[in-house]
Amino acid sequence: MAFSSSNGSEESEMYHAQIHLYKHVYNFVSAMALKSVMELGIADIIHNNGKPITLSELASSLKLHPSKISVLHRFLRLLTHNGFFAKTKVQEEEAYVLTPPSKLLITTKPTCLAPIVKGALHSSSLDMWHSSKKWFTEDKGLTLYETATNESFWAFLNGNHDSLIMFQEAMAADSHMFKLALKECKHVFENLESLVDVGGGIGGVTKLINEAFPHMKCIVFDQPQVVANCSGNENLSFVGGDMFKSIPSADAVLLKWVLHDWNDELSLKILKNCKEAISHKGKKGKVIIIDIAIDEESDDPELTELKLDYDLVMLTMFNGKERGKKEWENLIYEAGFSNYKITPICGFKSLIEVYP
Ligand SMILES: C[S@@+](CC[C@H](N)C(=O)[O-])C[C@H]1O[C@@H](n2cnc3c(N)ncnc32)[C@H](O)[C@@H]1O
Ligand SMILES: O=C1c2ccc(O)cc2O[C@@H](O)[C@@H]1c1ccc(O)cc1
Repeated sequence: MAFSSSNGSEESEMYHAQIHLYKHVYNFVSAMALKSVMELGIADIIHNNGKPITLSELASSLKLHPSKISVLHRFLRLLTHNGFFAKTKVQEEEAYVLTPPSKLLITTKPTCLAPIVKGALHSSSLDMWHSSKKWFTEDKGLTLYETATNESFWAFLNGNHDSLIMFQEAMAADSHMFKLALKECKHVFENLESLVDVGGGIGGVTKLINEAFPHMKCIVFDQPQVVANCSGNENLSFVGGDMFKSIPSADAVLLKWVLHDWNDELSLKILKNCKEAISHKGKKGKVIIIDIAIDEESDDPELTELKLDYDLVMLTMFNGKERGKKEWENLIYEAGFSNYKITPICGFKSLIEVYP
């Protein structure tokens, strides 16, 4: 938003500033309206309808109380304005269709990101923000999450089976986007006989790699409680362990959305263990990192804002961070690697090939 008005009056500048502030105060409304629409399953209803759906058809499909039809209309008005739905006419009546972002909420599609909306906007992810003043004024070396709840987010997940499942399902959902990216970066995985996906969760990414390269021996390595009920196949196995202690050997180690959960000191420890894991039998393999790389100069401001939002989420939940290109370089060289290559993938992440 431009703050200097054409006539340059102080009042006009103040009015613009006011709009800017209010808009940011109410940013949460779009997020929460999106969450409501996701919980109601509106994308599935419109998708299953097979043609544009009128408000009354949608309300009857949702079995809404008549008093809530106008409420639904107002939710859809905001989300249509924000690009989540589009409007058309069916026999002179207004009807809604899905747009590319709301198609990502269709639960029968593998590309469904509803689990991310559910997890990221769950009260267990949001409530901590009310403790930020306390966090800022203390120096106990705690995350905001720990300040608010007296436990780490990892401990919370480990003590709450439903939340652990919710988190792992969100991670697996995000991984499906990687199927598209795999077409562009197939060469990165070609000629590898084995790969270990460190912090691989319930195997979202590795299952895609296993489909594309069925002869590659793949291990999903994660905490024992995460992989306990996972089953693989001849070339896909699940191993429980601690990446801070040791990592199974392989030609390549994959780290997707792992290093941003940790500060530099702990990320270095993980990377050094990865270097050890790819240096077996005199071989020199590679580490493949999939994470965000902040690039304020080249990225458009909307993309940078998303990356900076993620940086604060990682900071507050885990004491982690999103890194810029120079920060990645420093971390990679400090861990004892000699070369690396960054390629943007999946819209807002990057694939970083790292060589000993
Ligand atoms: C943000 S998730 C990423 C999951 C997966 N790579 C993905 O992108 O879908 C981070 C993962 O690191 C795992 N993790 C945390 N601490 C770990 C440890 N000490 N050893 C192994 N895995 C760990 C978590 O259980 C979680 O599955
Ligand atoms: O999207 C989320 C995310 C993504 C990557 C990561 O390493 C950690 C994450 O934690 C939150 O920021 C957020 C999320 C939180 C809780 C949940 O059940 C799912 C996602």
